[in-house]
Amino acid sequence: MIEKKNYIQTAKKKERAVLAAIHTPQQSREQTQEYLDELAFLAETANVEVVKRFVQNLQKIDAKTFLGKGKILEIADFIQKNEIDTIIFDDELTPSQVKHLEAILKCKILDRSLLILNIFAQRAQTAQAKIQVELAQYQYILPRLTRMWSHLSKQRGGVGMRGPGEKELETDRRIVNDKIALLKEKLAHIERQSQTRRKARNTMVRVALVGYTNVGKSTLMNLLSKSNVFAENKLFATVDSTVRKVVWNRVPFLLSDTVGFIRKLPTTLIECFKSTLAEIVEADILLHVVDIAHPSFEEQMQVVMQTLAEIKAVDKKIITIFNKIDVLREKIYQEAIPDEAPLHLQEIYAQKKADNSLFISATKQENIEALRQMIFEAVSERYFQIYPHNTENFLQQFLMSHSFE
Ligand SMILES: Nc1nc2c(ncn2[C@@H]2O[C@H](COP(=O)(O)OP(=O)(O)OP(=O)(O)O)[C@@H](O)[C@H]2O)c(=O)[nH]1
Ligand SMILES: [Mg+2]
Repeated sequence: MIEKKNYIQTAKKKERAVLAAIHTPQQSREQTQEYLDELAFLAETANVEVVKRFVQNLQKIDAKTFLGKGKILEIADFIQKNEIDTIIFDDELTPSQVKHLEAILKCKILDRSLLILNIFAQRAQTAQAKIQVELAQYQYILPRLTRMWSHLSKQRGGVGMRGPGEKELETDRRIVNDKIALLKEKLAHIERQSQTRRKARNTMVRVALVGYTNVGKSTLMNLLSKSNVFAENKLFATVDSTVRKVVWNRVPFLLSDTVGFIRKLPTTLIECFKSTLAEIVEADILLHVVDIAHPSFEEQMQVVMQTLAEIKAVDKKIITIFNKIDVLREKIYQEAIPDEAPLHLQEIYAQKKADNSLFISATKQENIEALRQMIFEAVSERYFQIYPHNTENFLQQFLMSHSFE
């Protein structure tokens, strides 16, 4: 009984972690800091306390231990003295690097991918999302089984374990492969059902909110469709898709909110989330939401565009929504250039306006009417194509309309 009680207490205790990243000739110091900020945010989302960050200047990654020897020993010392449970690396480690690091650091070793997978597992709500995450986890494990086995064999003494060890490794691989096959089958079944559902909606104009994580997609979804989707200041608040029917001036369309993108999103995860991402792939219009106040918003935009290209969803109308204009204004103000602030914003605004974009604040509800107008025009254009016979009626409605419901 006592043991059980202890176990629960330990489980409730917040995990303490250190972060590790490198600064190479290809990656500037500022970039590394930003990546680490994001990694810390990810850790916080997973309910892990970040105690310290370690950065090493490296010309080249150490094939064996990722970081250099001296740095590793410094970290090992810190881990031992400060009761650290976990070290999280910003980059993906090879199975053999994990093995070497484990031997020296003697704590749990995570990389960004595994951390993201953990968050997804915590957040997944629907059966589909849960299966997708489980599938991604097994696919992550598969190439790393060797390490897990060698870890086990060490515990058992290791001597003379080679034969049975390899045999058991094969068994483990088979179990994991069977599990992957089963999960894929389950997903295919769910996908067939969703496809039927999506086909039934094929006659509707479809609009999808896309963007980097934490930019305000769900907040906008709630604003535009009067729904109540979970939104909060954490990464990956949303990992499932939500679709709502919206009717503006009697023109109906479907609006969907879905999982956000992130730098270095594990490819297995993208692959596994294909069905969730289908909402994006099959949409007619994409609303690319950007957090304009984020220091690396441009890089985030690139990541989104790259991911869209990866899932083959770029050949559609894209409206770029620069959100959190209130935060940007505040930042510019704090940097003590208040006079230039509006000018600066207007300048960017004028530049961007030409190519289907808009500056808004979803929480302060700034420029929302203009956004609705822009979305409405895009939806209407598409609606024309689907229902050409409605043109007259529709045009009339369109011209007479000034406000939206
Ligand atoms: N100040 C400010 N905060 C905003 C604005 N829009 C959204 N937020 C906040 O940003 C945070 C993230 O918003 P979400 O709507 O959850 O973002 P998301 O893109 O759905 O995020 P994920 O689902 O995690 O990918 C929340 O705390 C929002 O309240 C805005 O215009 N201004
Ligand atoms: Mg969301």
